[in-house]
Amino acid sequence: MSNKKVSIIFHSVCGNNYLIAKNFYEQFKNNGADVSIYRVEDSNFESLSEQFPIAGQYKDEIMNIEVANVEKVLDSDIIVMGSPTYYGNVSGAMKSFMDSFSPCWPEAKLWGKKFFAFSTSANPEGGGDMCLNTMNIFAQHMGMVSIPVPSNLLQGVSLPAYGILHYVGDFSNIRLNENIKKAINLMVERLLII
Ligand SMILES: Cc1cc2nc3c(=O)[nH]c(=O)nc-3n(C[C@H](O)[C@H](O)[C@H](O)COP(=O)(O)O)c2cc1C
Repeated sequence: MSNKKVSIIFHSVCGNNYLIAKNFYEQFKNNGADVSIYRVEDSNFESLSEQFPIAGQYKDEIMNIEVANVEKVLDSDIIVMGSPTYYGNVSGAMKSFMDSFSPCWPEAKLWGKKFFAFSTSANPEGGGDMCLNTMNIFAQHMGMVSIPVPSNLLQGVSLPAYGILHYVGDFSNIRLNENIKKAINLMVERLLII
């Protein structure tokens, strides 16, 4: 069992990053952590969801999740952050949330916290690893310690060192497979022991 305080923050329109965040949440909870899950505010949700029919599937569940702000996550031991890959980067909604940490920077209020990133992209060529790195670089600027995915996390399955990455296809409708779920479970165990 763990007494670690964990905050999971995600942006999701089509539900995939929400599902990854939810798997992280449940696994941290199973391991006894004091875990909270938050979504970031997204002014483009309605217009983006018109482009992707799948967006309706988890819309209500996503909207029922508490909106993140800096104060809510400041006392976390571990911050897990997930964004869809938009143009080889984080989404605008996640970037706005990251920018809202600016007042924390002068005093390095997040220094030494553990940080882990996850993302989804349409396919392996879509720049998901750059999206993961944008989040890791944000974490480093805040003084957090980015935790990599160990090369032997899941035998026979290759994952980027930069975080968990799931490919959702052109319609964003390919949901998490068992390997991604296993990787999340194993990563939670690693995050709680270091
Ligand atoms: C504005 C926009 C830009 C996107 N850019 C990329 C991209 O550069 N590479 C890629 O693989 N997928 C891209 N996609 C697809 C998204 O990565 C995909 O919709 C997302 O991972 C689904 O996550 P979600 O289900 O949590 O919303 C883009 C989608 C949108 C709406």
